[in-house]
Amino acid sequence: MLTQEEDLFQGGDEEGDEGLLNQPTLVAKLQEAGISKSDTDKLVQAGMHTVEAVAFTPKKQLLTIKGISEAKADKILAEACKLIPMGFTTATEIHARRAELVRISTGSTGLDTILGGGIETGAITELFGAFFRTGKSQICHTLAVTCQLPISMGGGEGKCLYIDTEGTFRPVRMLAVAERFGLNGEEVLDNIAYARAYNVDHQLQLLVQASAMMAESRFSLLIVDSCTSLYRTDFSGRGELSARQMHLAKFLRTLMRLADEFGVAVVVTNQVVAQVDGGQFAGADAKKPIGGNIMAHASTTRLNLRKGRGASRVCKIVDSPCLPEAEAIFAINENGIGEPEELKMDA
Ligand SMILES: Nc1ncnc2c1ncn2[C@@H]1O[C@H](COP(=O)(O)OP(=O)(O)OP(=O)(O)O)[C@@H](O)[C@H]1O
Repeated sequence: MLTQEEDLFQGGDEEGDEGLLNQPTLVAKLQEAGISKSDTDKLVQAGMHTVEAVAFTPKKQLLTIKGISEAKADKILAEACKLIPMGFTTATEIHARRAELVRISTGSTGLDTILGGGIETGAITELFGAFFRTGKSQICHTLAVTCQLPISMGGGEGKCLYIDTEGTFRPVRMLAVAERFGLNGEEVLDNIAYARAYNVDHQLQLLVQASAMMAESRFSLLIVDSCTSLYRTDFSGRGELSARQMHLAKFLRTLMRLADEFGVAVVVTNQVVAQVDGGQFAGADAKKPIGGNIMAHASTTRLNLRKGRGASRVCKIVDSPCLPEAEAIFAINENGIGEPEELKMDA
């Protein structure tokens, strides 16, 4: 059995993989640059736990914090920007960084292959399907375990944060996946922070807590299953469409920020609904994922899931900045996402 070091997720001191893991800088670091403790405390209270968070924040937002004057905001931003590189760099540098990007295995070789190795860290991946039971939640359950594996085994060497809006979280499924990978089931469950979200404001508020937790120890994955279901229930009709989209945009912006700040992979699930106007034109796609353009733009990679032959499922990449529109067949097995029987027999 693989033993996990107690402090595996506590920092980036381990040699070798240091460059691969994105280690955020805690906001207290700004004190070394002459920012007072009382001011860094104010930043933390405002939800900014890392220097990255401060550097990414527009000045006008800093000015909304009680006790932060214009002069202080300028100094804080100037010092934060000295610590966090935010200017131009070369394509060579970006190319080298992307070659080292950590990807988290889905448990299925076929799926990992079309994804270029697995779910990308530092980005948002959306799983959606037009039918029920296509495996969205099951993929999330498997990833919550594989993200804890060492990088050399297709993991992200970090904990998982799981936000559940539909009450479908089942730790027993994770125990089965842990056993498959030779991990200690109890430790695996201890490394999954779970919260049930009850409304859209609560769902957004949980991300503030998530940010504080990610500043404390190393997380490699954040799951929101489902990202949009509460938006369907908390907003109704066309009259509320604009308010719904604005709230969803804020939620997705915060997710993107966490992905950038902490280098975590963000996985969100989504449903597909009939479009009100979808059937009007011949050939129009009458069913679309919820969230419209806002969801489409926020997700770096979009994966469409459907049922295949027998118990198998098919995943199609429908939108990605650099992956082709490929398809892979996978199965939902007792021990998580894996290969379908027919493919195992062919091998
Ligand atoms: N222990 C298990 N072994 C094998 N298959 C399982 C197991 N548990 C659940 N499944 C299968 O997983 C499927 C459900 O997948 P999942 O819950 O991920 O779907 P979903 O896409 O999230 O669905 P929905 O949109 O309805 O929420 C079911 O077909 C079920 O048979």
